[in-house]
Amino acid sequence: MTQLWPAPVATGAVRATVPLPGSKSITNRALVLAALADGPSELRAPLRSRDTELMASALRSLGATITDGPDGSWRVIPADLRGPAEVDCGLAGTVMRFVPPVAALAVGRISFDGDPQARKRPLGTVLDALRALGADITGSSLPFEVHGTGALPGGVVTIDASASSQFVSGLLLSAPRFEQGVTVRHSGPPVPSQPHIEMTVEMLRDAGVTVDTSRRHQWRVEPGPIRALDSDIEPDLSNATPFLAAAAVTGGSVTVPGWPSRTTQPGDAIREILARMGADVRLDSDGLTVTGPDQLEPVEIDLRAVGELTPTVAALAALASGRSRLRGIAHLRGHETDRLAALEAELNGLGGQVQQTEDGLVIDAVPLTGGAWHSYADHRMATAGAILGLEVPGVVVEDIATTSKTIPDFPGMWTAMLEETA
Ligand SMILES: O=C(O)C1=C[C@@H](OP(=O)(O)O)[C@@H](O)[C@H](O)C1
Ligand SMILES: C=C(OP(=O)(O)O)C(=O)O
Repeated sequence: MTQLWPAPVATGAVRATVPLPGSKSITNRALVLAALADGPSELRAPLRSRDTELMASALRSLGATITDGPDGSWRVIPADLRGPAEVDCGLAGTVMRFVPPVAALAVGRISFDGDPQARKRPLGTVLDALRALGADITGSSLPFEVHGTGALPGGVVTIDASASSQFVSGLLLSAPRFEQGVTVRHSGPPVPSQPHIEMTVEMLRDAGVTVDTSRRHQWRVEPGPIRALDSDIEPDLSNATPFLAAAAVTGGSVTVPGWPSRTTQPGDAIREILARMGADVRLDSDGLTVTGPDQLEPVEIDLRAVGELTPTVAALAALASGRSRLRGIAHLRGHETDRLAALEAELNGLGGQVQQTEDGLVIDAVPLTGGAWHSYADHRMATAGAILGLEVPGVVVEDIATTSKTIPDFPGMWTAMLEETA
């Protein structure tokens, strides 16, 4: 039975320091690069959650050895890639888009499947691109099969990556191991989540790979060795946003230690968003501290580059004053669930006034009432419900456990934050 979680109400201003586990996006890139590298890698402070455990299992099933090191670190020893193997993608975009190119480098038959909702997520572009680069793949969405021969010619491919930046990232991450590397050209409406592509490029370069990004809408990865990694994974800044939001909506103060002064994580954009909504935002040696105002202001903002922050921003907007407009996020219809429809339905279910537009949401902040908040198997829908519940008595979040996709113990962390306040 799905767990019903009465979201705790804040009895006053939330005041806490909240350390966050590692970044999902960095951890899963690091695992892929380490599995393809020229020697054993050490990943310290990786995220250990459903998405990253699925990535580790997928790479293990293809031959890599991934073992526990001290303090939750991971040691990765690459090996010749081979099937047969069965890859469970769960609902992880990074697994379903980053692992097929790795599988195309293996010998044997590798079958992929995932959660029911994962079968609806856009994927055909990656599989078509891999076919164009020489791979033998049957299917165009989950479930599908890769028939690997142990090598991939690679070369030039043009794709429409407007549905997901992960199409580009997935091809680039394995490309040093393609015989001719890869040149990926994008043709179509704008690519979302640009910082995530910059993260991919930066991590490849850090591993000694040559990447040319000098032409607009084009990425060139030269073939060559991937240097083994010895990395400290940054905390997950997108997962930090519900905790920072707790300070913002209650007029409290929350510090996230270890906030990097420079990062490719899109979650860093929360600093500007919260400042625009009237919060005081300070980044110093203690970390990032957000102090909420008496009343949050509405915001008009293009979130295309940082779409995964939308559920948090929508919750903030619903608790602000006046009308907020969130745009540039049509691609969220292909995320864990159709996030625009889900946010519209759930906020309106609490008495809100929210309307979907072609590429976003218009949110009028009105008094909300308690009620059921459905998660749609979406970790960020669940955490958005928790934010609202701080200020709206009687919000009951269905399936809070779905947060384990990217946070091992969200309910425990949320309760600890509120207990520290008391
Ligand atoms: O590469 C990544 O790690 C991610 C890219 C983004 O995907 P989209 O470009 O599909 O939005 C983001 O939303 C997702 O949470 C993680
Ligand atoms: C879109 C997201 O995840 P995924 O990596 O599964 O695409 C997300 O975490 O908001």
